[in-house]
Amino acid sequence: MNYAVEVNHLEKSFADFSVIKDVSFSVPFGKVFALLGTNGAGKTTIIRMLTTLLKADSGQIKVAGYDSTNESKEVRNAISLTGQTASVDEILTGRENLILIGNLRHQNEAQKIQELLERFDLIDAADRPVQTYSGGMKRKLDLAMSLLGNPKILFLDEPTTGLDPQARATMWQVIQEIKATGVTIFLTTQYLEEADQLADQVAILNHGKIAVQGSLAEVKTHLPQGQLELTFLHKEDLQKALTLIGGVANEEALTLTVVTDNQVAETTKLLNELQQAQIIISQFEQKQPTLNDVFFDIIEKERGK
Ligand SMILES: Nc1ncnc2c1ncn2[C@@H]1O[C@H](COP(=O)(O)OP(=O)(O)OP(=O)(O)O)[C@@H](O)[C@H]1O
Repeated sequence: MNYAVEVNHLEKSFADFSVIKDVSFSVPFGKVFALLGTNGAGKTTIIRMLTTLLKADSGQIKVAGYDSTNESKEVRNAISLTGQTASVDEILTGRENLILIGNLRHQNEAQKIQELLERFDLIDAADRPVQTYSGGMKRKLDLAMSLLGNPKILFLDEPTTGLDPQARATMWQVIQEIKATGVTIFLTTQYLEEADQLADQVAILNHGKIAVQGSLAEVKTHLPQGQLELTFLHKEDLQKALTLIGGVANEEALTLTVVTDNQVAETTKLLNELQQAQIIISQFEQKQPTLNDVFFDIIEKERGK
């Protein structure tokens, strides 16, 4: 299979500080891949190597089928990179920024620029200096600029860091729209929610190594336990249920959360026990482990080593 990004046994040290240790992964064309990790895990270092800005010490990187060392020019023609801070010119207007990048990319079609401004909902602000834009608008403009060269693969290094929840939600929508056009997206993030919202595939980077990778569903099975959340109408029922089956009670919300193996048989058994003891529940919900649970589980296990 021909992958958009293929990394094998990648290693990188700064002086004698080993940052990336034997990292391998691959990203199919047209998918969104999220590289997750805490501060300093090595995400930006990996993105810089993938986008030819930094040389690896050893290992192989192929981007859009090209070798990043011997065919770096071809790699650069196939990709676009948007960094953690928007690289827009504050003095120029949004439209002027797009024209500037269009000139550099030999893609200066007024029509295409107009389309991008419309698509990113920047038409009303298009002819205002960028210094009057909000943080979210600057990020959107930056993303629009990176699409001018029609990249096959878009690298986004922490695209929503520092944005408020509303601007973050807008960015997620924009990224989904870009994905729908067939562009492969490689993003790094510290936000598990972001990976949950956007990614088809994730890899969790911890201390320079991939701790777990796969589809979201696969990564979640790393933590096989599920949770059953029961809600009661009366505090007495909650207390009786707590005595009978254990779990974590929330008296204010009148809920009891019980860890299960996520199988129907165990859930049915628990519900039967409650019914036989004449404990009334108003509702129940089987909850899947979140990416958050997986992430912290991995980090805790590593710490315990
Ligand atoms: N040029 C450099 N020289 C020395 N150390 C570096 C260099 N670049 C990165 N590092 C170190 O490598 C480690 C990984 O940094 P990197 O920026 O890749 O992490 P990150 O996962 O992107 O973190 P963040 O989420 O904070 O951006 C850090 O400890 C950082 O200090």
